Amino acid sequence: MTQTNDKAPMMRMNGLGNKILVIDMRGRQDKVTPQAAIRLNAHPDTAFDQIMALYDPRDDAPDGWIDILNSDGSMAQACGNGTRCVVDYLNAASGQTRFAFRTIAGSLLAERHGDGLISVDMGPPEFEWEKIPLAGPAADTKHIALAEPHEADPALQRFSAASMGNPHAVFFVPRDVDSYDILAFGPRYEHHPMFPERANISLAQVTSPSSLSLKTFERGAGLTLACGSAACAAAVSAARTGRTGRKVTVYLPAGALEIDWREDNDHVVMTGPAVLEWRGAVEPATGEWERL
Ligand SMILES: N[C@@H](CCC[C@H](N)C(=O)O)C(=O)O
Repeated sequence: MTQTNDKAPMMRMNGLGNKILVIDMRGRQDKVTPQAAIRLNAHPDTAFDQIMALYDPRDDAPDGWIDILNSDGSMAQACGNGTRCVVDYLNAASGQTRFAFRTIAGSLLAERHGDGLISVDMGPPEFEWEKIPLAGPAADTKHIALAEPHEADPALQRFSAASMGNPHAVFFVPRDVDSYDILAFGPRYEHHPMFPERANISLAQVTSPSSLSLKTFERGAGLTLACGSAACAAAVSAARTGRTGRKVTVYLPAGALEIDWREDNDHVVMTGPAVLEWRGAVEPATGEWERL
């Protein structure tokens, strides 16, 4: 199949189970539209959790500006698993190992290591209620009682809130995360009035002072197999509530992410894999696509 001139390269990638489409928009004037995202998500071969649309480098983004689109067409401020996919794509083309990108939430530094794993510096977490954001003041965002909880289980009535550029609510649960029906309450919690910009809803079970398992109902994407920024939010929430140290392994259905909340600069560094599944091309306005 031949790529037509108006289509942009599109890579189907896998960020530890997070379904990612990297669309290379460098050298173009147009944008990936929400309509294109919704059309791509409607087809089983291109259904995705996030699109990472890579635009031209600028002074403050030497390796490119990244727009992140959720599968419902909304924009996200951060996507850790998708950022690793962009790094893997660029590294395969040029051999470059260190990258500096920018998103609507700020700069993102990343590095591909010799073993193929990729680290992304997700920046410092934010815990102030206005910055997460929550709808109203919360004196202590470590422990927040959910107003009008949708579940009777006390573990599903209290959460820790954090922003990793995007909003997260982490519910620490005493049992295996798979023993909870997150699909039953995740959509309602995502849209709860306490979260004016909606929120990514995670269940976290602490399994040791240096490990936890995680399940996330993502804002704008629903239940996913992995969410890198949620892994960071869960790790910092576990550390600041005294449940773990600042370095943890976060276990997800498709593997593990290493999270290091650094003492020296307060940044959260996430390390994990990224895999290319296939290459294609897409027309960014309409979402018309082909596999190459
Ligand atoms: N899967 C991503 C997070 C994507 C963004 C999220 N759904 C949002 O809208 O905030 C990750 O790996 O971080």
